[in-house]
Amino acid sequence: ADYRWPSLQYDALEEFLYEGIRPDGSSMADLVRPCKMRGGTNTTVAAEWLRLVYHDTATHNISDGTGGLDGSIFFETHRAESFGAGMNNTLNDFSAFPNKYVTRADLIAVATVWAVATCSGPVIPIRGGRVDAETAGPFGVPTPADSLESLTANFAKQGFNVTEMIQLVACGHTLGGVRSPDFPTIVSPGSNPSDVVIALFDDTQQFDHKIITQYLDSTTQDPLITFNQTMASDRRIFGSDNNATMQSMATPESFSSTCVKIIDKMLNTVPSTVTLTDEITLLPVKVSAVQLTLAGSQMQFQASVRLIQSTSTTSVNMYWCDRYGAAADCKSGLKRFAAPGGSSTVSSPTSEAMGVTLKKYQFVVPVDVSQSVAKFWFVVDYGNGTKTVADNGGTNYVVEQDDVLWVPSQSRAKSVLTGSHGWLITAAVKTATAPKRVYMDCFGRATTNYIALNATFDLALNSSLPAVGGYEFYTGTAMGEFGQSMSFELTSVAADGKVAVDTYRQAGLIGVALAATSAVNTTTSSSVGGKSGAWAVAPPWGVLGLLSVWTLATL
Ligand code: HEM
Repeated sequence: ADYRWPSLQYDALEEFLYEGIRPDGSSMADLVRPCKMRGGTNTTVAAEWLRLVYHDTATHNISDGTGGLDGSIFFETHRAESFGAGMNNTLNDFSAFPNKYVTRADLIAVATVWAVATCSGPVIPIRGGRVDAETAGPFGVPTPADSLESLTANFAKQGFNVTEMIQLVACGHTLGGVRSPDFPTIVSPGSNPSDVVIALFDDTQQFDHKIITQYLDSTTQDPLITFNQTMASDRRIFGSDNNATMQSMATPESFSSTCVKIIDKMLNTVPSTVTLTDEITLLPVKVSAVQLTLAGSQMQFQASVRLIQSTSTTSVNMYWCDRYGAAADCKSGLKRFAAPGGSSTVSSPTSEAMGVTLKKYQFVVPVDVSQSVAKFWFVVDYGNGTKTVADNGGTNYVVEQDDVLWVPSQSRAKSVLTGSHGWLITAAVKTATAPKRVYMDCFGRATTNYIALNATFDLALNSSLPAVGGYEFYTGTAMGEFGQSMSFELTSVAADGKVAVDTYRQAGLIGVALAATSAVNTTTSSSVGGKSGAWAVAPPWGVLGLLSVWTLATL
């Protein structure tokens, strides 16, 4: 409820959940939507993803608080209880997307929410903060040959009673099916042994209640009911309370609401040492990709703002205060502003299922080094007479410092240069601070061995890049397989010991084309925001002020 930018973990989780992309534009959401079939099979990518999340969760032990949704599945797909091409396809889908603030375990949870939503299912709420295991966990995923007693005891160990066991299996087995190469004693291979035969659990690929109604009216084709009675775990589970739970889920509405609750519970089944975040809800105004930098011979400021489109005529301008000089912090009432240089629509299965259209506006503006930028905000015009100021709840979006600045245009993926892994990173540091050390703390989670990589590297003065406007350039190499979603913090320590940090920079932004540079205008109007000082008290619009995260000032 108290969101303020920047909230790094929340920002990253929210961006991933609702936009589904990495900074370099690769989309994990596109791998699964629209309820996409897995190439060469008659099952969906969504089904493969949904099976994987359960196999990660199923090792939870409610009595000692160990196991659960912790990404340990990445180390377990060679096990008989978790094998199958679908599992390895899924790990391939996921491996390049986790980042510092979206762990592999959180990513599995987001993927589950998308898998359900993109196959016409409901929107499942989600929290973040899951912590990644770095080794395999205990064995114990239930298998089709287990007796009802063993299945019931296993689900009880995971924290699910009999009713919940029936609900969870039914909500899982509405997607996908059983494959001949994985379970030849359940599904016979075709005449050509290399053909993969997949016997679907129900006759649709949608996340729907057919798994229930076809079971109740005895038209079910679920191979774990009909094919091999030793391996008929769904038959044993679904019938274990005389069909009471199955009957209670027989309408689209009851199926949907039951699955929301039980999948939410599965996603929150985490080791007891983990504290989950608040639910990740859609921010009405989302600021991202903020970077003060040097480009060519001048200072440049970049920022993006994402808005929920409520009218087709929405337009937005970015405003800012200088950092230095006569108009520092807008003291003289002078604000600068610019229109966006580009915009794009972003979406994920979650935002699509919510029916919202999200548009991201990108600003790239030249800045005089002697003025720099202190803080910025946005004025949104919905084109229907309503204008609002989006100013981070009255505090504005503050640019913390300009002593050390990342320079993406002078940074490269190291493979481009030498064929080896890593990133070449350049920073601009104010010459007047006479830095005694410039270094970067790098973090990568999208590594090939699934172990997060954390390392510090020094940057050295790069005399091949001529000084610009009182800044000198420092370059260093992050050596190691940090992966596409490497992030880093740049620190410079001045001669007097003062420390400046350019926080949470994402290497994936290197080489990404920026929007066109916009013309800069000035105004002294008092009706465009940018008042000095923060709101001392909560804004007066009650519930709206609590729900939203920005100041809604109708002008
Ligand atoms: C008693 C517990 C369970 C047993 C014995 C079981 C067994 C199986 C088996 C044998 C398959 C076929 C896999 C293959 O051929 O590669 C399968 C597929 C699947 N399972 Fe389960 N399952 C159980 C619980 C769950 C739960 C709780 C969920 C999710 C909430 C789930 C989701 C899925 C999905 C979506 C598929 C289809 C995968 C695809 O089409 O690629 N299962 N299950």
